[in-house]
Amino acid sequence: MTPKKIEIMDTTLRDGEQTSGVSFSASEKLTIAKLLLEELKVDRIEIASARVSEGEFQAVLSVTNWAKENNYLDKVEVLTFVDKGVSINWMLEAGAKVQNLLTKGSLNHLTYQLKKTPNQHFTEISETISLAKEKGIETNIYLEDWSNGMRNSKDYVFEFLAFLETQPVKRIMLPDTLGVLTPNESYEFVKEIKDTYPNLHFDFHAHNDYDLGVANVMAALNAGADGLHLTINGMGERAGNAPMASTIAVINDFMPNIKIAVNEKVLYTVSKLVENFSGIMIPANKPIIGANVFTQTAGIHADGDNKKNLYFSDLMPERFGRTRKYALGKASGKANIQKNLQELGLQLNDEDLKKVTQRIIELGDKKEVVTKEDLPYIISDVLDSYSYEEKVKVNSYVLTHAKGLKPSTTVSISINGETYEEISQGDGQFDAFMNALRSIYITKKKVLPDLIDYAVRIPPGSHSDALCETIITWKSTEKEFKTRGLDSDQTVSAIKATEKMLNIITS
Ligand SMILES: CC(=O)SCCNC(=O)CCNC(=O)[C@H](O)C(C)(C)COP(=O)(O)OP(=O)(O)OC[C@H]1O[C@@H](n2cnc3c(N)ncnc32)[C@H](O)[C@@H]1OP(=O)(O)O
Repeated sequence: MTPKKIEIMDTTLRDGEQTSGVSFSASEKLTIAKLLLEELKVDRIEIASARVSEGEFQAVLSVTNWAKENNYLDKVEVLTFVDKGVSINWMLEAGAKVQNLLTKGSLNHLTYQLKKTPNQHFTEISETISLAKEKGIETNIYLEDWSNGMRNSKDYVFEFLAFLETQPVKRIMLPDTLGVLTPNESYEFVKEIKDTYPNLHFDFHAHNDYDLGVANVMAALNAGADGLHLTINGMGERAGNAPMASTIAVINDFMPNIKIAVNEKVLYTVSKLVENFSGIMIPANKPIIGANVFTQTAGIHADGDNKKNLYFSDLMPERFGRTRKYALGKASGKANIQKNLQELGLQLNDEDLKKVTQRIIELGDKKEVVTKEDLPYIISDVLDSYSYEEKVKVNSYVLTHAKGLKPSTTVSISINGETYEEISQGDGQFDAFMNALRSIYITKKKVLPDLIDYAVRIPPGSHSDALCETIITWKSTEKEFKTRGLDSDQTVSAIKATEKMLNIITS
């Protein structure tokens, strides 16, 4: 059977913008509109509700100006109201050519919100459609609250459809306005309508109030829906709409009878752009586009992938312009680390690999986030620590830093098994720590080497919670040498580097 081509209408810029707290600027709307039509290749976009504001008018104007020059005008839609042509004039002035006329799809909404009878409503709709036609505007019709209409006033819905069949309407849009449908109902309702009007075009518009958006979309497609309304990142009023990314993956992987034009490869790019412009962060576990969804954490999974990609599925990250990652933390085994080493082009022998694995597990236990970029630092720190015998140990210390007071420290260290304690002050916390050590070593008639360089760096791309490497260059009468320390706290990493220096100079 030849697959059926269905239309994907993106409504991020209209329904998606109804996410509480979101307002796109004109230039943001234009940037998103271009990406949706040119790169993601959705069939149509809905970019605004008419009459909203001057800013919205300017945003529509900027999109329609661009769309006109690039032959996309028939793909750019504006939601309008049954308001004696006020919305039509608004969208005409803003250069739009397709109206999505919002009408009442349930008797409840018609009776209690518009306070009209069906005949009054149909007459006004007919007048609005005629006016639009006169002005060269194409009409699609939303049957708002259609899902409840099918449950509670089915006769009204079918009376409405019989009326619409006589009208110059291109598409009829069936919204589950409150996201209350189950997949079974979505299938039954769409099937009943499509069986009655096989030649009319029906879009299905899902909301995600029960997290059933994608499931309902699948059911509606199986029942014969001709188009879908989706939003990037599932944005939209309340719990949002059916999300673009997972819906597209579901169609491509599970519905061979359905054909779509959307380009999976740019889904992630578009999602990140919308995240950025909207300020609504994508949850880390959001399918396809979340930060963690292609990251294997468990050592056993990494091991299986090392042996035969046993934990792969059809949902390959490369399809969406992403890559698989192997997390480093307390659930890591050698396999996770090997996967990350491979990416960095590094190799370790079995013994060193075990030591590095152990250190990463320890860091994970301390809730520290370890990234691939941290690995070279951890490796050099771990392997460095094993190159000398531990004769000096920093047992404990208190460092104080208070505004207006000199930093001070209390330090306890063991040298060859004997414990020493000292209190000291300094120009900074580390200086106070070093002064305490100097006092301890004076009692042993030993002078500590001079600190001649102190360098701090964090792995590339890290943030303030990153591991921090401190490399200190020391100079004694006999030699100049470097030691390094690694920790998420800068002073602690310097103290670790100092502890190594003490071990090197202590015989
Ligand atoms: C499918 C959906 O998500 S629906 C969302 C549609 N988009 C929006 O609502 C966002 C943009 N809306 C707005 O900017 C404003 O609500 C406006 C400009 C449309 C109207 O603003 P106001 O005149 O201040 O009215 P208000 O918002 O208080 O109430 C809505 C009015 O629209 C009427 N209305 C509701 N549905 C429709 C409809 N399909 N067609 C025409 N009027 C409608 C209501 O009956 C009410 O009219 P009333 O004040 O005479 O009782």
